[in-house]
Amino acid sequence: MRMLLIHSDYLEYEVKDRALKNPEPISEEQKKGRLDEVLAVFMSVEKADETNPDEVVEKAVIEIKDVASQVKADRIFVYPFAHLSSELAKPDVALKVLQRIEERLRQEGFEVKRAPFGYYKAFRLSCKGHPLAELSRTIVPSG
Ligand SMILES: Nc1ncnc2c1ncn2[C@@H]1O[C@H](COS(=O)(=O)NC(=O)[C@@H](N)CO)[C@@H](O)[C@H]1O
Repeated sequence: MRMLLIHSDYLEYEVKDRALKNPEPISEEQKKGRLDEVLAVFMSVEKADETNPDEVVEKAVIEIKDVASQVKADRIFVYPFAHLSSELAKPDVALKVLQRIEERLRQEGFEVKRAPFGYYKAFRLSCKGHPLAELSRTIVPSG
C-alpha cells in the first residue's frame, strides 16, 4: 500500500462520474464531503497487499496514528487514490481494506470520513505547509 499524508486546513470533495463499472453504492449526502483541520490520507491499495489485507490494515493504522500524533490531528480523511502505484489491488479487495482502516481509526478515537470508492471526484485541499505537512509511507505485508 502507498499512502500520501497531507496535513490540511480542509479537504472537500464532490463526486462526479463513475470510474468503475460497479462503484461503491453511496447515499445522496455522501456525494459531497468536507472536513476541516484534517490529516488527509490518499491511499493506493496494491496487489501485494492481497496476500494479507488484515496485516496491511493494522500497519496502515499504526502509521496514520503516528503521523496524526506528530501533527496533532484528530480528524482523518481516508481517500481512495489509484495514482500512487502502478500495481493496484483489485477494487473489491481495495474497498474492503479502506473500509476496515476507516473502522479501525474510528475505534482509535479519530473523527473519520472516507471519500467514496470508484468515482471520479473533484476535490480541494489546503495543505498547511509546515515541515511535516506532506509525508508518504509504503506498507508491505511481511508474508
Ligand atoms: N487499488 C485501489 N486503491 C485505491 N483506490 C482504488 C483502487 N482500485 C480502484 N480504486 C478506486 O476506483 C477508482 C478507479 O480506479 S482505477 O484504477 O483508476 N480504474 C479506472 O479508472 C477504470 N476506469 C479503468 O481501469 C479510483 O479513483 C478509486 O476510487
